Amino acid sequence: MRIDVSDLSIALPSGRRVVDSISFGLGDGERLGVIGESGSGKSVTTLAIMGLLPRSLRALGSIEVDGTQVVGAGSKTLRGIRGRSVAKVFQDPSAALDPLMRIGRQLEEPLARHQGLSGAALRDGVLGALDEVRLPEPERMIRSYPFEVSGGQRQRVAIALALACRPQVLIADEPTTALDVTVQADILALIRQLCDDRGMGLLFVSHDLAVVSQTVTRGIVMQHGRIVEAGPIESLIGSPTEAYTKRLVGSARALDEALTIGRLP
Ligand SMILES: Nc1ncnc2c1ncn2[C@@H]1O[C@H](COP(=O)(O)OP(=O)(O)OP(=O)(O)O)[C@@H](O)[C@H]1O
Repeated sequence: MRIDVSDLSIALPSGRRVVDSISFGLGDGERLGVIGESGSGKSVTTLAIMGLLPRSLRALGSIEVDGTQVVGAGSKTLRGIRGRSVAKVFQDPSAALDPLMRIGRQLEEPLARHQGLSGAALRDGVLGALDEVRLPEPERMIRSYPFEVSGGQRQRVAIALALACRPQVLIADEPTTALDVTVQADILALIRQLCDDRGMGLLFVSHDLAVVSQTVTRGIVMQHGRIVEAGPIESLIGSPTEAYTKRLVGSARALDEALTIGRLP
């Protein structure tokens, strides 16, 4: 399955463009990073791909998901795309979870709807989903409310929830930013593994080049709503050509070195 974004702009009612004429493609099973500082337009781009832009923002141009045009599509078409073709994991896992519903129940809903499971098969499906995201003590997890598990475990549940629809592409928007460093590394490893196991594509959004470099093979760098550089991730990091990318690489290195020698600049 492919995603093809072509000449996409996203405009405010005033006409100001927060995304300005960007084009990129995501091939079948490919892992692409969308990199850029806060406000560069990364999140609104992923929202547009899922047809989830708020009313105040308007998309212009073309977004084809598996051959279906998303820009201007009706709610029925969009429902078909969301979940089945593309699912999203957010920075804050709590956003994806219902705080008042036990984790097991939350996983049952998409498994029943998308995979037609019920009864014992549904229970096995929930256990399988928790196992796939390497959550220990599945019986306890099923009975827990989101606030009763750790932040890293909550993000694993949110990933399981996204995967329950069997998406062909996972959109992960800063999925580790809210987690501490060791948990971050575990979640990144999990996402990579799941993509490999399922042949699933990944659109990975992050301001953090170090994180992106561990996760994707190709990247696009966004600044002020435009793509300023694109290419294989090793060349973006090893030999960036644009001043903005150089600056991002420089600050990632400075932070890395400061952390290695145990003090921030
Ligand atoms: N609902 C909205 N209404 C108006 N402007 C918006 C809305 N959502 C986002 N914007 C604007 O669009 C621009 C891009 O925002 P976006 O959230 O995509 O940036 P980002 O690169 O994802 O940043 P961050 O990493 O902080 O999430 C910003 O200038 C933002 O203020």
